[in-house]
Amino acid sequence: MAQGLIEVERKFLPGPGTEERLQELGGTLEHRVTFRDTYYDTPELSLMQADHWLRRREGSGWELKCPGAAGVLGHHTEYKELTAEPTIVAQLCKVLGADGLGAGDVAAVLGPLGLQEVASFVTKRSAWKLVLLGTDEEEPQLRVDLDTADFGYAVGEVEALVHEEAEVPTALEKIHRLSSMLGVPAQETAPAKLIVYLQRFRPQDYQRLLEVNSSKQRPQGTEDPDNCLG
Ligand SMILES: Cc1ncc(C[n+]2csc(CCOP(=O)(O)OP(=O)(O)OP(=O)(O)O)c2C)c(N)n1
Ligand SMILES: [Mg+2]
Repeated sequence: MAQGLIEVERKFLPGPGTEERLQELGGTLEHRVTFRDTYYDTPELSLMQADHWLRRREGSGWELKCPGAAGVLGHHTEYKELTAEPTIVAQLCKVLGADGLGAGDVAAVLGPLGLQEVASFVTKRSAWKLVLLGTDEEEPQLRVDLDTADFGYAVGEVEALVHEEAEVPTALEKIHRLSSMLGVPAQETAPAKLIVYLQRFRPQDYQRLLEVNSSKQRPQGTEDPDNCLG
């Protein structure tokens, strides 16, 4: 994703007919891809507790998701994704309250910042793009990713990338419209792969995140504690 774009997305649980439905709606399969994500954090999960998500993605490099204006809001999330290593290092130092580490490689600051691997899994993804009928723009506005993680969890996401906050409401409207056309129940949310990974394989870390999350205001529609971390 290009630096500085805002990623607005909504996750859902895909069914056996989801790909067929995407084709009926005029969606095109861009590619199928397999990649490994490895997430890093401090032993106390300081980044995740601050809603920052650092990973190395096979084939793409380092990525840091930081909350956008809304962060997690109701059934959707809004994140900025940083991919330039000096920008990632600067943001990590800011969030973790560290000074004087320069602006070099992410790998070089992992040790000094106390960051270590907390999760690693492989995802098989089919990536679709779709132009919603009834909209003027020529550009494909929406992407749908259908993911299956190697630990047996499948999740989909409808996503739009926008340049500024002012574009978010329109993007959201499109996301909700397409979700509904895909048959996603209005109230449905689905947890992120990483959250399900932590729940299954690092239950104490998962519990720690839940506690932090429930002490913050819980967004509308996420009353189920299993869902509140997305
Ligand atoms: C409802 C909700 N959603 C997400 C979060 C935050 N969150 C949890 S794990 C997490 C990091 C992983 O993000 P995700 O979109 O699941 O990754 P993926 O789809 O593999 O990568 P992409 O190719 O889309 O960049 C976030 C931001 C939250 N707290 N609540
Ligand atoms: Mg995503």
